[in-house]
Amino acid sequence: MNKVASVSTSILHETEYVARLINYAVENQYSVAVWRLPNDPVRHLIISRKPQHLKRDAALEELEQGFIFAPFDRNNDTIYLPADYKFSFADGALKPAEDPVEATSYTWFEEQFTNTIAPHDAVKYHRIEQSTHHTVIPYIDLVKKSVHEIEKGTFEKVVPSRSKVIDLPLEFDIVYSFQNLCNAYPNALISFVSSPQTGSWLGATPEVLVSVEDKTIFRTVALAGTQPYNAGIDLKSVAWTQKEIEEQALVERYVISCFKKIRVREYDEYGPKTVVAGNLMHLKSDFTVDMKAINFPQLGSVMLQLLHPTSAVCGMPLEPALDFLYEHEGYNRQFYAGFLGPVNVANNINIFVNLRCMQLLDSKAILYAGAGVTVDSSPEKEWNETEIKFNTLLNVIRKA
Ligand SMILES: C=C(O[C@@H]1C=C(C(=O)O)C=C[C@H]1O)C(=O)O
Repeated sequence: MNKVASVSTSILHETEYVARLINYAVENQYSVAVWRLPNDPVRHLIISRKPQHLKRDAALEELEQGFIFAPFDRNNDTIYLPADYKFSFADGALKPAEDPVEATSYTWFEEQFTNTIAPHDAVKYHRIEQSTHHTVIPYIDLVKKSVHEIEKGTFEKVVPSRSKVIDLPLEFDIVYSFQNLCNAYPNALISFVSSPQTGSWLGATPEVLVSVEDKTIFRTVALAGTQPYNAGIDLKSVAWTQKEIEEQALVERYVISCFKKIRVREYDEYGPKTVVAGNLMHLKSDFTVDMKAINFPQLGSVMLQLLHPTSAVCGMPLEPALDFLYEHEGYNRQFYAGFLGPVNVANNINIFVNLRCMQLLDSKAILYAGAGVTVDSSPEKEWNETEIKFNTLLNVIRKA
């Protein structure tokens, strides 16, 4: 470890670093991403001076380490934040530098913030102009319309969503909210992304879209079906309705159809199993592929392009469901149900679907949630499902 890093490690708490770094990024019109992977004690922060736009077919495997943030709409570019500065934290303190970018970042921090004792300013974040008045049709009507289209045979499943505007609590603080989300949801990706182009987004998503471990193991999941989770429930005894089983099976079929398009047959499938995602439970199947065994080094990028948007957030078949959502949902999902995550950090790619997220505005925030609709859907139940999905963040933010 270099000399200067060890001085501040003994002085500053993680939250003090993170607060100063976010403020530095926002004041300089730079972008910042902070994240914590599921079941990992380490928190990471990167600052990016110049975000780049990636085309849909970009080879993620070839990028320098950074963070990607993509909107729901596939026609809009993915934003890539290369890591100009990078910090990692564990147990409330800065970790010893693990790569050259971290080593130079730690030295830079000491030079930049010589007065390490002074308390940090209130934490700022990038805000983009955003109307909070979404003129949408009532969600219950949207679900009824969805069921009607399914009955007509337009598609088998669709995932209509809605937004909810809340007043942020007066004492809202992004750094503490992030920490609280990490504590509350150990098996979610907790993320905060703030850039002049995208505004600021905070989330706790349970859904892996594409992960590639050590350029060798590819993973994705089929996640769907939702029930509230109460601590102490025995997961083995949880019962699912026919509707939920079918809804998840459709996502599984969708994932398999993507493998088929590229003639990959050598995938392992495990599940579906009941999993806990914060205040909720879902049905999940895991898919893995040994990329070395099939000699497919770019499987991650290729599958990302094929999978997004999956039928967990859009519908099946994809095109008519997407057309329906664009025509009837009545608002722009922006980065909700897009994807996000670190690329090539410690040799891994970890991309998640951007669910259970909110966009931060001045003193307000916009929450987003959707629910999978099949022919057996009850509109009131789907509305209720979106309410409990909002609660994943609300339960933590309101306590903050
Ligand atoms: C669409 C969302 O979640 C997705 C839809 C689910 C469902 O329909 O049961 C469950 C998990 C997610 O794949 C959301 O959280 O907004």
